Amino acid sequence: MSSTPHELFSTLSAEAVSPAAVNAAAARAAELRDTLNHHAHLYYVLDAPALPDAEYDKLFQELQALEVAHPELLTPDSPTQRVIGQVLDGFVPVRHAVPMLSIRTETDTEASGALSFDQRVRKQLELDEAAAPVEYAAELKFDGLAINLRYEQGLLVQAATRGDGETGEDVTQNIRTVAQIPLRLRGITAPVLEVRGEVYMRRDDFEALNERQRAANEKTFVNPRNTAAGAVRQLDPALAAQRPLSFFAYGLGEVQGWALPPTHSGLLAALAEMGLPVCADRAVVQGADGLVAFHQAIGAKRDALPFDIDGVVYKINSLELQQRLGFVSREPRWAVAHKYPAQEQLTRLNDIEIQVGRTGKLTPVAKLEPVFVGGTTVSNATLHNVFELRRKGVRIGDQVIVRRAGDVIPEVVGRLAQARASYVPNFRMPRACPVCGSETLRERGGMDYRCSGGISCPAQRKQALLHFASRRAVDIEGLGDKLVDQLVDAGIVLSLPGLYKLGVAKLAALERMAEKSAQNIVDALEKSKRTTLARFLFGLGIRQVGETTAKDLARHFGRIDALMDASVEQLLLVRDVGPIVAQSIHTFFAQPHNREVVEQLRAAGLSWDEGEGAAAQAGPQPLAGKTLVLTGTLPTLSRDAAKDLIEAAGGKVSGSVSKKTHYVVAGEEAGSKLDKARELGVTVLDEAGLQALLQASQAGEPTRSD
Ligand SMILES: NC(=O)c1ccc[n+]([C@@H]2O[C@H](COP(=O)([O-])OP(=O)(O)OC[C@H]3O[C@@H](n4cnc5c(N)ncnc54)[C@H](O)[C@@H]3O)[C@@H](O)[C@H]2O)c1
Ligand SMILES: [Zn+2]
Repeated sequence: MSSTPHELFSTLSAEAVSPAAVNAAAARAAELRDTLNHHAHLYYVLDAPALPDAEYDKLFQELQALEVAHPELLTPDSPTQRVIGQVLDGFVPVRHAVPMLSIRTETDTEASGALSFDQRVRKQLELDEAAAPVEYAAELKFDGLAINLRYEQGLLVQAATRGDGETGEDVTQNIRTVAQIPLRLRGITAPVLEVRGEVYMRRDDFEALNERQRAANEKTFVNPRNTAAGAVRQLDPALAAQRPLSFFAYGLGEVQGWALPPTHSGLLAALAEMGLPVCADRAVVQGADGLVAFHQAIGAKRDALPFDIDGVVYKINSLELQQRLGFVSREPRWAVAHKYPAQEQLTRLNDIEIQVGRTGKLTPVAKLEPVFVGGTTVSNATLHNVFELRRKGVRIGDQVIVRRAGDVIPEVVGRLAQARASYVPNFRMPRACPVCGSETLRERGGMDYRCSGGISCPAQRKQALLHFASRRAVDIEGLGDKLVDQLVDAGIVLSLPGLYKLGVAKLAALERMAEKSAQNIVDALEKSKRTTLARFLFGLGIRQVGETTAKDLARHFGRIDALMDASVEQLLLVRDVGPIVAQSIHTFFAQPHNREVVEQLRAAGLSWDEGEGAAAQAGPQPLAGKTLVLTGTLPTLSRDAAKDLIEAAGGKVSGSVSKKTHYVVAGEEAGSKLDKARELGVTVLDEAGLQALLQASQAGEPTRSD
């Protein structure tokens, strides 16, 4: 059978390449290059990405795959071939003595990412099966911004961004505000030592920054990476200084007059010696197995890290071998980044529901098309408050970006900028609580709406019970939302003490509750009775009192009665308790029904060890808020001893007398301070008078007030 050339061509093309397919590939490659360049500009130059990284990476890999299949489509300006970035107007360009490159990424989050890197390395080093495993330095891939720090004679003379890898931006002024970056290296006088590392923002610093933004009804930041990058590339160093930034060193640029250690791990140790922050989560491992183990170990603790990472980095440990392998276009051959599941993903916002919290706060919650993000499947995410929701312009039906990093609850950080098919109205807060129908109110100037129903609102009651029963409070095992729903809906439990009236019979009468499970709950209730004061206080759900504050309160007061009777002033003496927290605690215990709850719980058998708290041990601190001035020589007490006693009683010792001075304690040869005190009519005491004041305080008597 003969075939025409045309037929031959088309049969072949089924396997190989038809002109149409080549054209389609070329068009797609061009489209991808455009899209990637656009998003890279938003990301690297403007620090304002419009796509989650995972989406960008997908497109990037699609282009890479096309270029591998059709090498003729590869252009030198393809984003796969160069480091993207450029110098922003307003910054002085800095030419890097040694280019700042990218790192090849293994997106396969399974072990195979490590295996294929090791295989490549062994092939490039021409190692056969029998050869010993390659030694690697494994470290974290910090999600921040690469910085080159140039030290001359040990002094920081310049800091620059990566830019396009060849030329970056001079950001020395901003970098000088990063407290962790030493302005002078310890023990280094080399003419030139360029240190490379990542400037990043810790998660807690980022959350606190956003809390402040939210409280001020200002725009919140999307993620720590972009916030850090934006702060470093901020033209006003004063603004940059307000953003708390951190730093980790991980490599070198140009070096003159300093002998390199033989290994990367040795280099990191040397950098740490110089006073540079180097992350402790690093290891030297042997071969692919070592890499896999490191990847898994870090993956398991990723959520608990105080900062975002998007993967780990493997580097050949020997610097000599690194040199032998060298570079390809935009990346070294001796290093690879092995990623973890992305912490930001795109999904659809299906609906917005209102959740009523323990304190009645109404939170808009995003109901999402389930999406795998930060290592778990997420279908709910917080939208914080209606003002923030409006500012982000998020509406039902939108493609939204969901972020889940660490233990922070997943949140919707923004929407994908794209036209809506049809008009969708803005979300409004309901006028009535969706659970109890009570009116919803917003505190003046506040961002939050609250249900005004108080504990008559079943939602608040349920949350209060769940909170009390939670693991970090009194820990009632098995008392979960389903059971609490049943108990509250059936009107069986109306308040915390009501829990302890539950018996097996009552519980077993509930739907889907076997006798055995009922007994387990009763046992758990019994067990929860023996608790600690801190857990009990935390469990009460006093507004503003988290676990840490509860512990501080327990330590300070020792006994619950002392706490319940404490004045705002006394509460203010507790470590880290400010006016808002103190007021909230005081208001809580000023309400008879809250005291009643405490009494009933005690009557039900809840108990904990009580002791004299730090406050009692140090005296009841009745000199709180009092300013004293010491002058002259006291008969028995040294100046320091007197000061210690006064401070232990909560007083303050000042160096000069003013109208604000409460007492002047005068001894022999008292000078002008005594005259001044008389002039101003300030009470003057001798040592005996001071002792009496301190003693009176210890007996718990109120001090004279002036
Ligand atoms: N969302 C978007 O629109 C968008 C656009 C462009 C790029 N991106 C993201 O940017 C990333 C690609 O960036 P890239 O190619 O510039 O580089 P990269 O971030 O993948 O890798 C190189 C960088 O890693 C950093 N790094 C962190 N820890 C390190 C360590 N221990 N050792 C060495 N380097 C370390 C350095 O800053 C270095 O510049 C991808 O995650 C991509 O998703 C996103
Ligand atoms: Zn309500």
